[in-house]
Amino acid sequence: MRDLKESGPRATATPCGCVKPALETGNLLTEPIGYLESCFSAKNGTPRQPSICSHSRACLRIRKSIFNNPEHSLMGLEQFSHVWILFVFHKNGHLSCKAKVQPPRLNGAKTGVFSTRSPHRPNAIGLTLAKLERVEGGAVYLSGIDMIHGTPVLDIKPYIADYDSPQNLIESSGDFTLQNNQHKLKTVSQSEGKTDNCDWQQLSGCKESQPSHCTREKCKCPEHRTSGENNAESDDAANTQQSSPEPREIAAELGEESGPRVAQEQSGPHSQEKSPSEEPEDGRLKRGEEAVVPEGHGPEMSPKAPSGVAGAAHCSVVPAWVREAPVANLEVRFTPHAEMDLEHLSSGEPGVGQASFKYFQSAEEARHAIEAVLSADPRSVYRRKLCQDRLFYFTVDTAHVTCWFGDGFAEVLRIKPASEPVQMSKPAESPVSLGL
Ligand SMILES: C[S@@+](CC[C@H](N)C(=O)[O-])C[C@H]1O[C@@H](n2cnc3c(N)ncnc32)[C@H](O)[C@@H]1O
Repeated sequence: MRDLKESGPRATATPCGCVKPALETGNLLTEPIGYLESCFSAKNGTPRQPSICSHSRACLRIRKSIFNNPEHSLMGLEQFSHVWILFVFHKNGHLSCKAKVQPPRLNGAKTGVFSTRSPHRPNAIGLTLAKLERVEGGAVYLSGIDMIHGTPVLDIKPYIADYDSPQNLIESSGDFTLQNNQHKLKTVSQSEGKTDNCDWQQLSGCKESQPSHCTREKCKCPEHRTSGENNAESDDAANTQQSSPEPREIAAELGEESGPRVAQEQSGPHSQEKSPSEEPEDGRLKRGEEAVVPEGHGPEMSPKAPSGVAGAAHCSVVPAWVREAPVANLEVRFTPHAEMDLEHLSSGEPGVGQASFKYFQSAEEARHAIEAVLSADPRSVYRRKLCQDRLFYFTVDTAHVTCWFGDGFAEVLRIKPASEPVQMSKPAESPVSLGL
């Protein structure tokens, strides 16, 4: 067998005459199928996972340079409720060569990059499961996204629970146990495939009914299991009856690496309002002391899945630090001033200098989106620990939000019209109002 490591990139000529590296070497020259128009203009304040903010919206127009008739490429896609979006973290600056990263949920501890959803990875490729709102000509309208405006998108694939969700691979009558791995795995054929509007719930919480081929007796909702639970698991029906966390609670904010970031920040007026006796570490960190993964201990401390089980078991397994992270959701408040700002912005009042929202359909939606973003605490670990009294800014849709964080809460102070319209990475492709 040829040594793959030694085979360098080879060039091949395509039918159109251009020379591209050979696919077989894995050196793929990518060409974005489109650039995302997103309600998030910058990394700051963009949710760490799509499930955090269901009201976040985006539009992707397939480029004519990819297909003469972009609408042809989207034929049939409207029959799916969710799609996988593969994209480039184009605002990373450079490709990352760090083997270990510090996901926010580990509160400063490190783990291997491939066990996280960090944007800082060797090939800077992101993967987001988005809700497909509609297809219109050569454009797809999405919600529940975590990508910024101008993100180059490489591919769209339909989400098919039967293929993409481990519990959907199980035949309910299968004679399986975790111990002997005798269970039968069976993918449902396409002819048996169905449009399942509960896919999102199945993925994120299993709050509703279990899929028919994932019986309560046999299968604990995968997202409710940790490797520790898996380790100790017997096929105990009682285990399947545990209470379900909210989808947002289990949104895995595994990504953003912590560290000093250049952020728009300044000392805030509220910094003086804090008690002088307050410890340098905020309540969040105190809570972290009680958490499953204590600070300073890597994920190596988490119980591990028995070897081979994660790959062969009927349900997916995640480490404890993902499910039981020392980072609690924050309460989100709006000052009366911020409430008024939001009202003005949504009404597009003269004098405010800006039309109302491009992506949100109402002030209520904008409010929910702001709440969702802040509730998940968008700060890096560094900011959480060392710059807690700094103001935090982010832009969502046409709203430029100023807030601050206290012990267990975030408070919105001002909401102003975003001063700069969101720029596309390619000047030729100007942002287009989504008309939602
Ligand atoms: C943690 S990543 C997760 C992305 C995707 N769901 C995944 O798992 O691959 C999401 C974060 O990436 C950052 N981000 C989004 N779009 C980006 C882009 N085009 N370039 C660089 N960073 C981006 C934002 O800060 C966002 O909070």
